[in-house]
Amino acid sequence: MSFNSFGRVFRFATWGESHGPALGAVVDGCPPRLSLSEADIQPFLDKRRPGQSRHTTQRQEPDQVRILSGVFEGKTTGTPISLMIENVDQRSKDYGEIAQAYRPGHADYAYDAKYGIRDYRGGGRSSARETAARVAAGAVARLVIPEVQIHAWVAEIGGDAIDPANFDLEEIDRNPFFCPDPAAAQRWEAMMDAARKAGSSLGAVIECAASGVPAGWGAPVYAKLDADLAAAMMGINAVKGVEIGAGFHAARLRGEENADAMRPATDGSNRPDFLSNNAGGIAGGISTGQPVVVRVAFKPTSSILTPVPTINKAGEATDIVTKGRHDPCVGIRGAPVVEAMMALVLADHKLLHRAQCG
Ligand SMILES: Cc1cc2nc3c(=O)[nH]c(=O)nc-3n(C[C@H](O)[C@H](O)[C@H](O)COP(=O)(O)O)c2cc1C
Ligand SMILES: C=C(O[C@@H]1CC(C(=O)O)=C[C@@H](OP(=O)(O)O)[C@H]1O)C(=O)O
Repeated sequence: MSFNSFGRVFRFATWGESHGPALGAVVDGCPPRLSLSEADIQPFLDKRRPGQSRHTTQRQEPDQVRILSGVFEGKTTGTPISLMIENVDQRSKDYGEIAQAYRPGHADYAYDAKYGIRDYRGGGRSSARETAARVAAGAVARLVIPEVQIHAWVAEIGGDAIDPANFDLEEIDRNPFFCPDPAAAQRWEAMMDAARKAGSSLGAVIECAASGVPAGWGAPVYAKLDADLAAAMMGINAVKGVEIGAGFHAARLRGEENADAMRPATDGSNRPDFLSNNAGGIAGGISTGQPVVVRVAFKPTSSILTPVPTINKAGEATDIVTKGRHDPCVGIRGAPVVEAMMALVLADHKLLHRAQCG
């Protein structure tokens, strides 16, 4: 595996910076003869695209994808699939203040400490603009796992959680928050407006469920499905926590409460009916056939208008006020990225399983 790639069989790497001419992904290991065109990818990019509501960054990027290789006459060829998205709204003059001083919470200081050179026009390589390329790669991954349905939604903003009693999956596409609870979406509107007005930002929790995953994907050590999912989700910008199934709550349960009790299937199959899903669909690193469920915590945006104490490149004390175009709650646009990472990991594990077990 290189510094810059992810996956074992279904692999992808991304390239490009937030303020360069373009960015993209190379997907390798995709099986041949799958139907693929830009139209299969674009709807997922349209969901993640910036500038679609006042609750996201105002940077206007059409995020139109082009397939440059790996497809012939509408079918994958089994060779590397190269995907490119042009940057059209860079406006680097917006970023004067971060050229000299480091934004606490963002990658600026650590990036400079590592490389000694930093593209300060926006976040450069550490900007979550890179997640557009992941979403494009994730759309290709979905073709490999047609039996799986993946949905992610915003479950919590600024500590205010959805009410499971109001959960309606169809609501997700009806509001700018990808929120399945219309009452919560209404509350969040006011919370987001207040945070933005105060020059501040809010964190969020995204939940993602993949149903249709058969029992058997994953491995008991190293290629554990839960370990790969955790790495995939932690690799998304601004993610500070990942839970599988009951997650941290499992530590508060007793053995008999946490165990997902089994009964013979009522549908006559030899698969069990599970009476709960605290495991989040994964036991011993291997899928159980239950929905794979992940919760992902996104921190609040670090680029804010509220002054924050920091240092400049010379090591002197200063305060930074970050102008430019920023997401007041990065978690909102994290939902399509979480879905993409789920698809990429599951596609990889399906192919790994097929390689070993047929
Ligand atoms: C979809 C998305 C959009 C983001 N937009 C912003 C943004 O506008 N401003 C910002 O400071 N951080 C934003 N972030 C978070 C930064 O990219 C992230 O904090 C930074 O790369 C440092 O990495 P870390 O938070 O994982 O340590 C965004 C993250 C995601 C997933
Ligand atoms: C452009 C996008 O989001 C960007 C993510 C981001 C960050 O720091 O992560 C900071 C802002 O842009 P810049 O890189 O210019 O500072 C956001 O606008 C996008 O997601 O397409």
